[in-house]
Amino acid sequence: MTDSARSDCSARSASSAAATVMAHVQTWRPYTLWYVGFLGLAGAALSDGSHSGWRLLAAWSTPTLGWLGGHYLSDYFDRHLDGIAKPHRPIPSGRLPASMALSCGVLLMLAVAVLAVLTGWRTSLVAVLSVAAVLSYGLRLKALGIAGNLVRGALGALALLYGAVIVAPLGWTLVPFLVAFLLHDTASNLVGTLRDIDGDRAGGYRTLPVSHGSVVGVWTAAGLYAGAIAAAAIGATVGHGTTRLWYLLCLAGVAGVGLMALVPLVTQRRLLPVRIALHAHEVLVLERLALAAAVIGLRLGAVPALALLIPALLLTWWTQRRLRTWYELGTASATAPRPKGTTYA
Ligand SMILES: CC(C)=CCC/C(C)=C/CC/C(C)=C/COP(=O)(O)OP(=O)(O)O
Repeated sequence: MTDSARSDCSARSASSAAATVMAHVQTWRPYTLWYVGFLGLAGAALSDGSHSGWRLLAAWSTPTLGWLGGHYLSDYFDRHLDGIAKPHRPIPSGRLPASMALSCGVLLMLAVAVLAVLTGWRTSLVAVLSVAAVLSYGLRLKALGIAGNLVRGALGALALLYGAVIVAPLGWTLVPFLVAFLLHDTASNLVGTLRDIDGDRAGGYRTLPVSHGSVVGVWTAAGLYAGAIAAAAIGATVGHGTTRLWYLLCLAGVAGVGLMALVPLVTQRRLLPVRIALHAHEVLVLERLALAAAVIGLRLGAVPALALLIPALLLTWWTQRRLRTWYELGTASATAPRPKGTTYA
């Protein structure tokens, strides 16, 4: 082999290795990755017990591994739908073999199982429920309207519960927060389906907006969101003094940002442009980090909560800008209006 053929060959293998790494990073969705670990930490913070470093590490890392595994499996289950609606994604574009996505998903779920067993029977039980929820969401319920949104919402509550039971057995103080994150994540997941109406319909998915229209989808998401904020406000009763003040101020800010996401959806609910729906979800992805950090701060103080929140917000904002629009919409213009005369009401 000549020198130039050899250098061509090594340049090609370096670029194919970079493409493989990129395909994995895209599958991880770095812009939504941090939230679930925050939920585990929030659960741990809410429990009365020892907040030792290793417990907090386990409360953060196990749900995060479950989240990564859930996305590999979800993309594996969705590979045929994505082949129609999002052919640029790693599996349908051939950059990530489907068998590799399945293996990574299974391995990450095994890692969740090992960590859960090591931390006790309560965490094992929550992990079993979580894996069952990920599988039922990805295999069936995601395509079946509000049931899928509710299971995704339940996964948020399970991540909180997982962190809580690492520290101590269940306490009643957790209840308003479980309800808040169940409703919140159901709402944000439903907003996610508002940006995918055409693709979901083409793939035969009967999401709530596909079956009942965007107007019903928008109002249902807004109602669930209002319920989430109300439940989170009730949760303020578990705090005291300055941490309660921190929490209530954060919650007011979170609700304001939530309104910024939802108002454009409400005003344009009949002829909902894809870009507006995607933007609403992008805002909620930032907002939910602040909601989880508010809960962490309610029990552990504002300083650790801000030390986690600020880098996570910056990373989320940056990765959303760099990766998200392309990942969700491909090369199609994100600003394209719906075809003339099409409404989803
Ligand atoms: C051990 C333990 C508690 C694990 C739980 C991990 C967890 C919450 C996994 C969910 C993964 C998943 C497929 C999310 C889909 O969200 P999406 O991409 O549809 O978007 P969304 O975030 O807006 O709903």
